[in-house]
Amino acid sequence: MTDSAAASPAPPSAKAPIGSLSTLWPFVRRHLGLFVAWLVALAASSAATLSLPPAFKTMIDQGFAEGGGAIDRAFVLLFVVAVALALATAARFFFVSLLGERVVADLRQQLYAHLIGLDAGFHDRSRSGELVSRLTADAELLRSVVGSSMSVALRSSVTVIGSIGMLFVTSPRLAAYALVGIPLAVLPIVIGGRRLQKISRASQDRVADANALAAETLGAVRTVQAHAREPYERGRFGAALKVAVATARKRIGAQAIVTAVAITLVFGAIVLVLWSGAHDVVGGRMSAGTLGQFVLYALIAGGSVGALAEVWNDLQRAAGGMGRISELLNEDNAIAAPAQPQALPAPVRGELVFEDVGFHYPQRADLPALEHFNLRVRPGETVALVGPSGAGKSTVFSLLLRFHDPQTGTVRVDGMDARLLDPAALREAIALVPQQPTIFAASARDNIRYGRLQADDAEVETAVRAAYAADFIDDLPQGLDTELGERGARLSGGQQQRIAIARALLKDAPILLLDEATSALDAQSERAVQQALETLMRGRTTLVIAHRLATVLKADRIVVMDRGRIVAEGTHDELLAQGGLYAELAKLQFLD
Ligand SMILES: Nc1ncnc2c1ncn2[C@@H]1O[C@H](COP(=O)(O)OP(=O)(O)OP(=O)(O)O)[C@@H](O)[C@H]1O
Repeated sequence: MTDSAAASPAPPSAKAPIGSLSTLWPFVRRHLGLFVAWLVALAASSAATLSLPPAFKTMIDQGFAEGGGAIDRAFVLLFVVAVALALATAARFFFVSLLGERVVADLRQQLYAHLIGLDAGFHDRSRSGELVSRLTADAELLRSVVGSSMSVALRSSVTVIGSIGMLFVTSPRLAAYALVGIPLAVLPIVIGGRRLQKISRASQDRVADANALAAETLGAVRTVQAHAREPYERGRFGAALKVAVATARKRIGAQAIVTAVAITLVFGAIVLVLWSGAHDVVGGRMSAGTLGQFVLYALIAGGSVGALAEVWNDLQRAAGGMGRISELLNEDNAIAAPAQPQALPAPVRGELVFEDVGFHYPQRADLPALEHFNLRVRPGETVALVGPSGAGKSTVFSLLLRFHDPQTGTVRVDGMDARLLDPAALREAIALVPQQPTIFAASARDNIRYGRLQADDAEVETAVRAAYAADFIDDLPQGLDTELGERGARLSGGQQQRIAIARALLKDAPILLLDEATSALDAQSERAVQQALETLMRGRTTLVIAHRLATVLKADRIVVMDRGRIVAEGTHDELLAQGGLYAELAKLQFLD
């Protein structure tokens, strides 16, 4: 295992040989028209390039010898070839650049679509900064490959092969000399390339590390500032960048050496050959034009080998990126819809049953989050879950939402095993109001409409009023159209909760999962949130992780959890009378 793999939570295990670029082909094939147009333009521009030297030879040998009209004709020919070359090159550039953009957009789209649907287990073990880096940095690398390097590689290969062929046509003896030089040049490129590939992957990993760090800390800027840890975080980011640059320096250095060696060898060989050719011309064994033509072909071949050396490295870097993107694309979704998902009854009644459920989180095999967990919630009933931190209350929600599947036992909704349902259909039947609601960087209206995208303005306004959010939303500068800023930075905790409640009201799902906020609200917000919640819970099956006495008192039943098990059940008074954990919790949490 390389040190790069050790540092990241999801080690990119497989090596990415240059062949992993072939996984790009399905994306290229979708734009076959562009691809073919590019190949045609490529053929035309290569042909034009290769026909320049003979035009040059004609100019020297015939033009200079015959003078006047012949010179004019030779120059007209040269100009026509140059114009053809220009047009073909422009067309080639156009088609292949557009192809690059389209392919990378498709790739990004597919990767994003895949990632956003992957199960909670995957997202628990990945850093979102790394995923974003796959979507941006690696995809960017591939854009440069498809949009230019791939083109340069193919064009250079064609011109190398074509010009070597023409070298033999021009002068077999000199060409044979040249052929000794070119493989000599290719060898170090291949050897250097192997090493480069390894270094390049490490270099990209280090960049991803720095990105992940920045994403995490910028995302938690309040926490950082509250601890006055800006200097510490600046230092950490600076150190991560330093490592990234040091790793990149290795790559750049290696690449520079490979390029220098390649060019020296190729042009060294050409100079030697020319020296021999010059003697042939002086000795009258070859015309000056033929030597000119040979020189041009040799320059074209040499230049193309140099270009190949450079893009070969780019291709290697991109292969590393594509390798990692492929790994992500091949990541299986642990929570997928069965081939023939069963449908929930319409309308959903909202009966929830946990049958002897046992569950541990993937990374915590030793620690059961739920054990022999049995719970039946009748349609329309409100059940409060209480228990100490880590008792498994949130886990109950995760299993209902099918973020995870239990290892033993069954979760049923309206009598149906949750595993037999399409997760999307199941989640449509559930509204979740989390402790810390997510507020997107969008308008208040769009944030609320996230609950049901088709809802019209009147429905949004009804939900806003029912969630007791109208007063503060009216006070915002543009009312419902006010941009809320990333993660709702411009709203108080109680206001964010009411936005989330309005969202859930709009969703109007038969089952409600409510994770009551623990953070203390001022009395006025508290009352508004409480009233909003009462509206929301009416007529729905509600499971609430309760932290407030008011909520517990209103519940039909209280379930006391500890270490993944249910330890007591009943009403507030019954449980208080029993003493035990509930009485303790009540004393600590509610009664003061
Ligand atoms: N994503 C996760 N990966 C691994 N372990 C987890 C994960 N989420 C929770 N756990 C563990 O599972 C157990 C139950 O956690 P859970 O979040 O369900 O408790 P809780 O009762 O909701 O606690 P709290 O009131 O503090 O939110 C805990 O021991 C916790 O450490």
